[in-house]
Amino acid sequence: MNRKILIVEDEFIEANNLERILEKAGYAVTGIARSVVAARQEMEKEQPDFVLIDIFLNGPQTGIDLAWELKKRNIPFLYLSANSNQDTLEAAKKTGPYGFLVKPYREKDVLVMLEIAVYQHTNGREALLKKQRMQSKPQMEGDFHGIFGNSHALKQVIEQLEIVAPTDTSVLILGESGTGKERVAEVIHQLSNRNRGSLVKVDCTTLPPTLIESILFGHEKGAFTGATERRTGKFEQANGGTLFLDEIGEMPVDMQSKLLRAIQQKEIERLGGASAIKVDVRVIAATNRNLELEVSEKRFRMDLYYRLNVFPLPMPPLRQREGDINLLAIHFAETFCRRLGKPVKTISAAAMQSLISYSWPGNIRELEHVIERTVLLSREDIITEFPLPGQATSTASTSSSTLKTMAENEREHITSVLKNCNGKVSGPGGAAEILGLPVSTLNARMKKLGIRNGKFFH
Ligand SMILES: Nc1ncnc2c1ncn2[C@@H]1O[C@H](COP(=O)(O)OP(=O)(O)OP(=O)(O)O)[C@@H](O)[C@H]1O
Repeated sequence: MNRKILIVEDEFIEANNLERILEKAGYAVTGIARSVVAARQEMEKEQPDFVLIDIFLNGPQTGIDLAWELKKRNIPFLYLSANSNQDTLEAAKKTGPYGFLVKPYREKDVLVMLEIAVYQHTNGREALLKKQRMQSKPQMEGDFHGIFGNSHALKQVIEQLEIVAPTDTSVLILGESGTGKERVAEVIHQLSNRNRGSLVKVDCTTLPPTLIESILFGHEKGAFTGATERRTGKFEQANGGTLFLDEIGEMPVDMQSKLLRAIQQKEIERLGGASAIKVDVRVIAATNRNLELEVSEKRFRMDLYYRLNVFPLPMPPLRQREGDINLLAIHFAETFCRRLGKPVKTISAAAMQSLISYSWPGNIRELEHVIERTVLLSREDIITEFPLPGQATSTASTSSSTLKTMAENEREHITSVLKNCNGKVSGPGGAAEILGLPVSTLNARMKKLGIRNGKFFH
């Protein structure tokens, strides 16, 4: 069935261009309206299935005014606008659009966003939510490719993830630290048809400023002092696969334009290289910052933000994932018991309640650490208490009732694992294995946290 689309846009060339894109893709454009008044008339005449709205139009009313009317009438819409200051974005968001694309956009971005929006609308966001509520009898499996959880908030994430994974669209995963952003990126890659290629991860917080360009784009031999060998960059390594840019908000502004160019033109130049190299890479980025705020304060380029934000995927904090703390706690307890070769432990109702009542500022990562540490130290078959900040506990070295920082928690946790392993970091039964970390990562964390291992040797 040809979907009927109304374009509400006052720029003649823009509107015609959009009409051409849509018709080529098989949509039927019912008309082009240049003002809210004209849009109303078009809607009476043609009853469009979908409306694409620019924000600033001819006449006193804006696209946002029109959006409120569409929302009331349950007609789905997307914004396509050149205006993207914080206030406009906030106002637009409140109207519940199916998407927001900033000009200039690529043809493909409009079509993918429209396809996703049509899918979501025809499957009925509300109907889907209702269906999920009806299925709310506890399903202990709650495991979607290693993403554990049964909460309504997580199911919404999974639903979005399933829609976007098989496309080539850029995804921007948003959320507090430890909410599972990296895990989600892995699953998107796994479920995409790029899964035979590599998922190459770049943690933007650890990129040394002078080497960023070389790390991302590579360099030729002799490109700079110390460049004794040719090196391929992350973009080339991800060719045919996915590039995961973690903590993208940390990327220095001067690198952002180079990054944007590489993503948009799908080609890179190695430092000291003479020609451009084509790369076929899907980009997934993640951040725990409010990028809209970063854009408004000029710390993040707006064009890059919109290039990455084609499909935003917000990760809910653990405290908003009702029901998941329970499920994750059991999952982690089983995992660590297995890893440590201990019989599976159960968690008492009171101990579970203490986990549920806690606010988890460090989200799943913090929960994982707490359970791991408890499993490691407990000798009973049942866990009756957890060392949570702000709670008196009998577990060694956590009797402080003051709130600890994440770093303090992490230092204590690694220290206790090291003690248990008599200082053994690598190899079977070593701390790295128990913590599920590569040895190099554990060494780096120990260095950063000032943990000297020598003191654990006897
Ligand atoms: N749904 C989940 N089920 C089970 N384990 C999970 C889930 N989500 C995350 N984890 C685990 O929690 C830890 C933190 O997740 P992850 O590293 O993906 O978070 P993040 O949001 O990327 O964190 P940061 O912002 O600090 O990089 C990891 O050990 C991950 O394996």
